[in-house]
Amino acid sequence: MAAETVLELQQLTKHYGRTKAVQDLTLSVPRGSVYGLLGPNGSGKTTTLGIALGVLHATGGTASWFGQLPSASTRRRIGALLETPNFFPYLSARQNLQIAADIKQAGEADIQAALQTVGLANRQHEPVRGFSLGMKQRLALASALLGQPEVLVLDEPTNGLDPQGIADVRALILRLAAEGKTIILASHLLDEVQKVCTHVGVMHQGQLRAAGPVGSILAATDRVHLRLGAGAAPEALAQALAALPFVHDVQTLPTGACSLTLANGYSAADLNRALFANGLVLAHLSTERPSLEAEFMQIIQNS
Ligand SMILES: Nc1ncnc2c1ncn2[C@@H]1O[C@H](COP(=O)(O)OP(=O)(O)OP(=O)(O)O)[C@@H](O)[C@H]1O
Repeated sequence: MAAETVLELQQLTKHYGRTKAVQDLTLSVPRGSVYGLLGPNGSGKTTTLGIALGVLHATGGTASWFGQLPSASTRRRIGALLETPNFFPYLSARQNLQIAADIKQAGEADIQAALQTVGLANRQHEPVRGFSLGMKQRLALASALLGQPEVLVLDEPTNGLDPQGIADVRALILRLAAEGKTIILASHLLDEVQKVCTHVGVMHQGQLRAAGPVGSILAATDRVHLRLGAGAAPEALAQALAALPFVHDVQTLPTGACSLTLANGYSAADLNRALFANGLVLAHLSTERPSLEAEFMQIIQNS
């Protein structure tokens, strides 16, 4: 049975005048996943999250949560952090959370649990004005956690943080995910999505270009480079490669050197053995792993 779907976006479209911020976007977020919306600035991530959360109206399409149309009861199950809230600087972390808790009708125990979760319990009585940006972001996460939502929606949760702040927030996201929360986050950082997300939707110019488990979308495939020894006929190599079922995407340079990819489970040694069995001796054989950035650019350019 397919995993339960927490959020389903169907043909979502949002136009701002002539700007098509989001176009015909369909995706579903499985329960328990950390779903990363990945894309460069302006690709439509914030708009998508805003529509999903009901703070923006779609030009077309629908967003449904837990298999239902958005309502007060579905909203209570979602904690969101679209931008860092403006805390009152002279109030303590706890007093700031108390204000948010009053709005959400969350109790004392909830405030304490949220402070514990984000690692601010021992600083809760200090005024927020002395907090680092990273601590303020963790406090913002604590605020989103009030009411114990099943789902957290976070827009660029590590933006502007220093390396320690980034590490803290990422560790916190992983911990919350391990506790069973579904987390949906927007990020322009490939590295971030790779480190914390189980699923990714790649956005570009308002469109979803690829979506699925991170490993299947952003799995860099080794590229194999090879060259025959002097005197060998390049046509023989091309013929031999064409006949090998585990060889894909062969590119030949005018110099006779080739590059290609191998099917899963095959190595450069298998290729070397197969070519040698065809009487072809290589003068050069190397493998290169393209960066995930290259892979990401490829997804964007292919579409
Ligand atoms: N209120 C608005 N009025 C007009 N255009 C808007 C508005 N909000 C967003 N846009 C445009 O919609 C497009 C998508 O913006 P959006 O903020 O959703 O992208 P993003 O991927 O979240 O980027 P960023 O990370 O920079 O916020 C952009 O071209 C942006 O300029």
